[in-house]
Amino acid sequence: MTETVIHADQLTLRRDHTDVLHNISFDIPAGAVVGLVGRNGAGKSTLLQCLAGLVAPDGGASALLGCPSLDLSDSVRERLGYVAQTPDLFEWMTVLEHLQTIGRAYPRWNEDRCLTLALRLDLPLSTRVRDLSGGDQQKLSVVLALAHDPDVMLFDEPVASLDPLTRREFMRAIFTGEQERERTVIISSHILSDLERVVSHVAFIREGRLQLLDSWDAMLEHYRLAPPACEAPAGAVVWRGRASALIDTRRAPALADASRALTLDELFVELNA
Ligand SMILES: Nc1ncnc2c1ncn2[C@@H]1O[C@H](COP(=O)(O)OP(=O)(O)OP(=O)(O)O)[C@@H](O)[C@H]1O
Repeated sequence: MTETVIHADQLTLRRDHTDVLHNISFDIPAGAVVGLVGRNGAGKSTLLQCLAGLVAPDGGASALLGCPSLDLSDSVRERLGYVAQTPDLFEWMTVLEHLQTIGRAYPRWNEDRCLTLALRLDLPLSTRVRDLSGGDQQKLSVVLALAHDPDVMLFDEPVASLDPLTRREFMRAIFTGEQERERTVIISSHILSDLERVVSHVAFIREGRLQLLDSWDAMLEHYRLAPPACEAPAGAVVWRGRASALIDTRRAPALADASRALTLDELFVELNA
């Protein structure tokens, strides 16, 4: 049986009388790379913060590597890489000083890997952090999260402020390590094309609710848009929009031919219509 590495059980979080997260449950197996997709304000950052143990939910619980998120052991922390949407960095240090300072806190820190990554992403090592561009600060936070070779990675829109060439290099840097470790990753993004070729699964979130979590291949092969007049069996409807229903044809094989296949972009639009 595949080990569950990231577990969420009915995670619920309320702010200002509104559910920012609503009953979110899933099990992410070892080695899965999950793209977490949703519109602005859907709850992606909050979900990742709950999983990393940085925010306490109002209901439910989560765990990383079998350890409760709110009580992560040192050994699990050492195996976790988290990149926040807004990096929290030591602005007065140079990039190199910053890397060395954080490196001293991690037994598994790999100096060579760290410097190789920094050079690969064109990070200026002798520049003070406060003088870096927003994109370079984001790159630094990514190198900081990767240099101890984590087994679990939670990345909150790590490529949002990177230019397209750097985004591609960054994705390669994350997903093609020199050692083939089995990493379990959740990476949030608005940009589906950034996730293409690197994720094994996609999770769609809307208004704090998990709409769909399945493998990339299943998304493309099995999720179809049912025609308006079509009577889909209730168990096959995964999302009902204003004018259409999204169905899982594994639960309604008879509709496989009558319904239309969707690209991931179309799926995103349907789920957010
Ligand atoms: N501390 C807070 N107090 C009140 N509302 C909050 C708080 N934190 C988050 N929210 C609200 O929760 C919702 C989800 O926010 P979150 O940052 O998790 O979304 P997101 O999907 O990461 O968005 P984006 O793509 O814009 O980064 C938003 O409506 C936000 O305004």
